[in-house]
Amino acid sequence: MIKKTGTAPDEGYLTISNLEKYYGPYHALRDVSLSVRRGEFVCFLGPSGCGKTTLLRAIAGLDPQSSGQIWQDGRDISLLPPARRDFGIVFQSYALFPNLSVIDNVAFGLRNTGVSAKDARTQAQELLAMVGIAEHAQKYPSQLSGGQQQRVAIARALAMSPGLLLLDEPLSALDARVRVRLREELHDLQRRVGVTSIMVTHDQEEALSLADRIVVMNAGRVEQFDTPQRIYSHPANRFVAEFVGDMTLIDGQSDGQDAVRIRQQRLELGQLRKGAPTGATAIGIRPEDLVLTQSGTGPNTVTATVDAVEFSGASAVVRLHAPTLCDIPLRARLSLATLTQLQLAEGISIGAHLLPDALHVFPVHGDAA
Ligand SMILES: Nc1ncnc2c1ncn2[C@@H]1O[C@H](COP(=O)(O)OP(=O)(O)OP(=O)(O)O)[C@@H](O)[C@H]1O
Repeated sequence: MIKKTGTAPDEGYLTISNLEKYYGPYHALRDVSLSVRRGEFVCFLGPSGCGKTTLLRAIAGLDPQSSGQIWQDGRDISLLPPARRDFGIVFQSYALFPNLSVIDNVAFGLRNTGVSAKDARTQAQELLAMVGIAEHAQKYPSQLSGGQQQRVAIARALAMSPGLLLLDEPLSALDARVRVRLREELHDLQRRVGVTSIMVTHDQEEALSLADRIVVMNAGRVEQFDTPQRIYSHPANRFVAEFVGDMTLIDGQSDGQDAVRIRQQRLELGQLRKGAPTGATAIGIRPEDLVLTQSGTGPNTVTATVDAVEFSGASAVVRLHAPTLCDIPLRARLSLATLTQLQLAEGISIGAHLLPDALHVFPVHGDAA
């Protein structure tokens, strides 16, 4: 009998409250609280060792938390063993049964719940069709490619119609092309099935393209939990700003109102950025928000020298430095058309305009405004 320890703190489908995890003296999860909505696709994103898998395993009950609570669909599952929780899981290593055919791998769980062999196989075949590998049903896992094995693992995880789908770096063992294709398929499948899903990844592109919301983690803590767009355009702090996307940070001072200063260079903040914290700050700019112009004058425009031009397919990254911005290496992302128009080459002098609404301002310690 599970002890009820109160009511779910809010209406989330999965609510995690003040979770702590220690491995001996090592503090792996620090006061983690978050709430996932029904049908949502959430990614846990962060650097290696930040606690993503530890959090996922605690949700599954595979490696229970040291303290704190987990609620799923209104039920306190904090102390339940994995078998009494309602989830399907897909591991990085697929973990298929090597001695069972593909269809029997998927039908296995159903058979264990008393579904007849015929019905289990029919349902398994439907699931295999859904993940696009119906024609491989009779093969064994060793006869499949990595991408196909991962599809079987996903079908198997969905077989019991779980309330929650947990995915632990499911795509990381695949090569880049298969990975992108399977990512798109996973996105479509999740939307079609509508199952609440949580995926661990250290690949920001994967998280940005798949998730409804992303939990950015660092050293056992949640740094930000928000939509991909918000995380990219309004990173909560310096860690998130540097971890997600590309950003150059320069030390400066903020007047707490409408401008920041980097030594003698004054930079105006746009309407969206007003009310930045006062005092020592880090000023951040993303490469797509640095606009290069022939004229090197005007507000928020500095004179810079081009160090290098790097092509990356449809766009180019120009590396440059500006004496009034402390000669810190800057990056500007341009279309090839703009690059041609500006006739950029190493060593030339150019204007660099820092878009006022795209400047990020972070206090040197603590959170952003
Ligand atoms: N069984 C364990 N015993 C001791 N320490 C552990 C154990 N499992 C994980 N840790 C530690 O807890 C921290 C978080 O590990 P976790 O596997 O959750 O990280 P992660 O964010 O998933 O990293 P990665 O992306 O590298 O898989 C790491 O420092 C790890 O060494």
